[in-house]
Order: sequence, then C-alpha cells, then structure tokens
Amino acid sequence: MVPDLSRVPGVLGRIARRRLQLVEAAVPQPSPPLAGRPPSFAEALAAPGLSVIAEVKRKSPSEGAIADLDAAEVARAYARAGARAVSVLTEPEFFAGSDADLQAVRAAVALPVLRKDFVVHPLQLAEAHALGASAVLLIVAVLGPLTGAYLDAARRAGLDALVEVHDEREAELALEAGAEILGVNNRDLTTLRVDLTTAPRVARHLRTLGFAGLLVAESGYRSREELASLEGRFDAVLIGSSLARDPDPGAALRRLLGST
Ligand SMILES: O=P(O)(O)OC[C@@H](O)[C@@H](O)c1c[nH]c2ccccc12
Repeated sequence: MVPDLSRVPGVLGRIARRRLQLVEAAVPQPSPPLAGRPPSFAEALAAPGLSVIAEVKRKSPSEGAIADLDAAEVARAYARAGARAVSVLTEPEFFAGSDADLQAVRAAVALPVLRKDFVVHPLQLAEAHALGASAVLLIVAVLGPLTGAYLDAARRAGLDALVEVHDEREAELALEAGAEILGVNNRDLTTLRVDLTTAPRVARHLRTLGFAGLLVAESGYRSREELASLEGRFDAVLIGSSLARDPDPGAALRRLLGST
C-alpha cells in the first residue's frame, strides 16, 4: 500500500521519494509507553473562532534556514500565547525536523500535536501514534488514489488526519476519500509558490460541494489582517515561518491574535 511516487511532480516528488527511502531503511525504534491519551486535534479546531495551529519549523525548501530553535520551548511559548494545537515537522532532511522534536513537544504542552511529515508508508502512522501525535498530515498530491486507504489506516491507529489539498481537483478527491478535516495549502508544493487566494477559493468550492467538516487554511500568513479575512470561513489556520522566524515566537503569535 505504498503510493506510486513516480507521478508526483517537482520538489514534492523529490521529498516524498527520499522520505520513502529513509522510512524503508529505518530500523523501527521502540517508543516508551505514552502517559495518557493525546488530546483531540479535531476538537481543538472546532472550538469557537479561528483556531491557530502553530508550527515548529527550523528550515524549509522554500525559505532555507528559518530558526535554530528548541522545539519544546517554542511549543510552550505558542501554548501560552493562545495556540490551540502545535504542528511539528519531523522530516529530517528538507525541514531539519525529528521524531525527538515531536516527543519533546508532546511532553511540554497539553495541546494536541500534529505530526507534519510526508506520509508515504503505513508504518509512519503507527509511528506517529507511538510518538504521541494526535493527528497526521496526509497530502493528496502524494497519496493520490490511496488517500482513502491512508485515512482509514490513520483512524485505526487512533489518529485524526489533516488531509491537504491545493486545488479543486484534489479537494474533490479528498471529499470522496471521506476526509473530515481538510487543509488547503496556499503553497503549491511542486513549485513552492504561495498564493493567498488559493485557500478561500478552494474552500468555497468545498462548501459548494457540501463539505461540512473542518477547514484549515495553510501557509503564508503573516498579519492580523490576513487572519481576520479567514474568520467565519475557516475553522483554523496553520502558521509556521512567520512565528518561528521571530526571536520571540510567543510574542509574534500574540501580535497576530491581537492580544498584545
Ligand atoms: O511556514 P508557513 O508558510 O506559515 O506554512 C506553514 C505550513 O502550512 C507549511 O509548513 C506546510 C503546509 N503543508 C506542508 C506539507 C509539508 C511540509 C510543510 C507544509
């Protein structure tokens, strides 16, 4: 049940194919037993108003180095500033993330944690659960027709899934697959270009098609005005670089939320 990655174009294809090599080469590591059940990601997003999912992000293919940060410390600052969930990149090469970052964040905050990675193998789902994640990212452009199978496998592993799309066609595929939490990425992962009109456009299309689940706007957000434009249209927004890059990520989030 591994997706056919030869058809994934651009940077996304490169990252996904490399990820599969790494996953297949890795020796499964036993994880220490988790203390308690992780909090619900879906419930955190469904809370009134626009929920912020704040991301722990060190580097990316589009921005290069972002910050040399301490994952647990940044997550605590996000939690104090009002984030409702924390996203942790665990892809090691293109994003300088790690499983250890996810475990550290899970231990540091009571918020649900999203494992942000390129899921290309079912093993990564059991692994996410064992690391303490409440949810995983599933990218339709990577998984294609296997999206539904991975969604079911995530549920069976006790995880919520944020299903990511970046155009109308992918959105329709995600709906057919039964996605309940849909993220629209403003960044085209094959070209890395950001266009903030993407999320509202695709969200409108999804609502027209009758999607009644949770909607998340992803990537490129830097200002209060941009967030205000999402109120009432999205349940949540995923913000990484503009927070992580700030010397004081908590203060950056408070400014975005208008609570300074
Ligand atoms: O740093 P930004 O522009 O605020 O974006 C955050 C998040 O949306 C972005 O990291 C992201 C969205 N989907 C992804 C898939 C893989 C890696 C990263 C991502």
